[in-house]
Amino acid sequence: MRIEGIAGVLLAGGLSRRMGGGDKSLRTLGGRSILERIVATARPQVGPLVLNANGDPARFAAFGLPVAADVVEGYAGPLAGVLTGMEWARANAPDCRWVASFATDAPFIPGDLVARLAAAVEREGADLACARSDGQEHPVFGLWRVDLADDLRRAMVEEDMRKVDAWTARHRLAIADFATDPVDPFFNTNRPDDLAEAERLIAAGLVR
Ligand SMILES: Nc1nc2c(ncn2[C@@H]2O[C@H](COP(=O)(O)OP(=O)(O)OP(=O)(O)O)[C@@H](O)[C@H]2O)c(=O)[nH]1
Repeated sequence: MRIEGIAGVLLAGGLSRRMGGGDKSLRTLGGRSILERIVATARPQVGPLVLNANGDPARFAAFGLPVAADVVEGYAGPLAGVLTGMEWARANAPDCRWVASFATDAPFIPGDLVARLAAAVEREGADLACARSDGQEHPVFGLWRVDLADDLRRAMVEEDMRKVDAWTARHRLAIADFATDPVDPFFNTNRPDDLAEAERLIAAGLVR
């Protein structure tokens, strides 16, 4: 699978309640925002890249990325962001048959994430792939077929589907396993304590 055939969607549409509100992706970590870190790692891995966020897009202007609000209303969770990415790719990146999703609260994601998701899909002839570390699946870091957008929209609108797992359970899912030594690359910052832990990992030289 060629990189030009894969669009990317950065999921930043959540409410960050556990972080105390605002955008947790814009919190500073080691001198730059978490989102800046993720854009730097994600950017080279995909073709066209869109930021999925709700509310005033001006707060993300510095990134110079297109911003797409959730296409289903009511903060329907990360699955709404995946659907938004699929529909954005279909409208704006017609050469992309796949879209890779990145949650924007994991500052240390792997540089070979998309390549390994794509390899897993090809190896297993799957409809989608997601990352796994330490036995735990991370469907917010996934690779999704754009041509399933209408099916996903139907499931969200008509069946009120909200859980990413409910969608992955319906399809042939391939898994890409990632090592957690010295740090789980999908370590995510949900709470202020997680941010403090991430600062500690950087200060200890375990991650950059
Ligand atoms: N597009 C979109 N993305 C979401 C939504 N809810 C969560 N996300 C994203 O999914 C990823 C994981 O989010 P969570 O930590 O589960 O949710 P959150 O709303 O950001 O945080 P909490 O309110 O503390 O649960 C993050 O990148 C969020 O921005 C949503 O309703 N729409």
